[in-house]
Amino acid sequence: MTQSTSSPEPTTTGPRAEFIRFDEISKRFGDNVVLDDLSFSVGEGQRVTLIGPSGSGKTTILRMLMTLTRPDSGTIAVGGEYLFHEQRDGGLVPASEAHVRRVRGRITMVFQQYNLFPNMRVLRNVTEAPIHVLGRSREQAEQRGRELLDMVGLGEKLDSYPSQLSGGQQQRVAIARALAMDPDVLLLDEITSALDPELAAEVLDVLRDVARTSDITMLVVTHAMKFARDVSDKVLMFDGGKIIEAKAPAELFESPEHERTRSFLRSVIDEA
Ligand SMILES: Nc1ncnc2c1ncn2[C@@H]1O[C@H](COP(=O)(O)OP(=O)(O)OP(=O)(O)O)[C@@H](O)[C@H]1O
Repeated sequence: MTQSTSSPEPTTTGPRAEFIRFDEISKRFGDNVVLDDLSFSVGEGQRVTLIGPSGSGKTTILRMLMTLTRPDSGTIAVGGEYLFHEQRDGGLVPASEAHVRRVRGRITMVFQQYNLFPNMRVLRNVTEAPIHVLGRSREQAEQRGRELLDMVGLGEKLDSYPSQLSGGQQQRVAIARALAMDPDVLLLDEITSALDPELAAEVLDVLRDVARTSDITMLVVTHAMKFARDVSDKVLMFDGGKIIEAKAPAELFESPEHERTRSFLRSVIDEA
């Protein structure tokens, strides 16, 4: 990422009820306007599901929190600290590199394609980053790694290589690996889309447990509507660069306001 010498210092932006804030965020790729002056917030510990048709910008939102994609304009803050900040003259500057690294260190993401290290055994996949990024001792990291792998039902697979596991098992390792970083924010991007329904259900059950037993703030992009209904505090419906509905799941699923939401919900085949 390009850094600016005029980066703002960490700034308090409001109460924890707005733990994550997107303010007037716009993003286009060429002529394709993906996000159009979009604002929303997520409270600390809230579980928020992003739904909407393909290409409506859901992944782009998660990638912005990972600082993998930069907005064209607007402000993003996490825990009262800026990731991107729009100055009064309209120029967008990221906060200082050290600041961004600190905020980013509180966020982890699980992707559709697991992205495990193929040449490392399961336990090492989970302990590698805590040791090398967080500076944990090998003993500490392995103890926590074992606990997490037990939690995701893979306590017997510590010495396996990823290729020896099913897709659902690999995704559960990826979840354990993300949790091993002790994140404040967990981002999940269509993590069951590549799995058969039975394996997807196992992964979603693990996430239900995570949601029930932790206070991690979660942003979830999924087409698994039953799961969204079970775990979400709020569902955001994306369409045409905007959030067209933002409601508690029961309300959104039972009485969607917009025809676009109704037709989207009709088009989704539920997984689990
Ligand atoms: N690096 C890029 N370069 C050009 N276009 C991009 C890039 N990244 C995303 N896009 C486009 O931005 C739009 C939004 O993509 P995004 O992945 O955020 O949508 P989505 O809602 O997550 O869709 P899906 O459900 O299909 O994953 C799409 O039209 C996509 O092709």
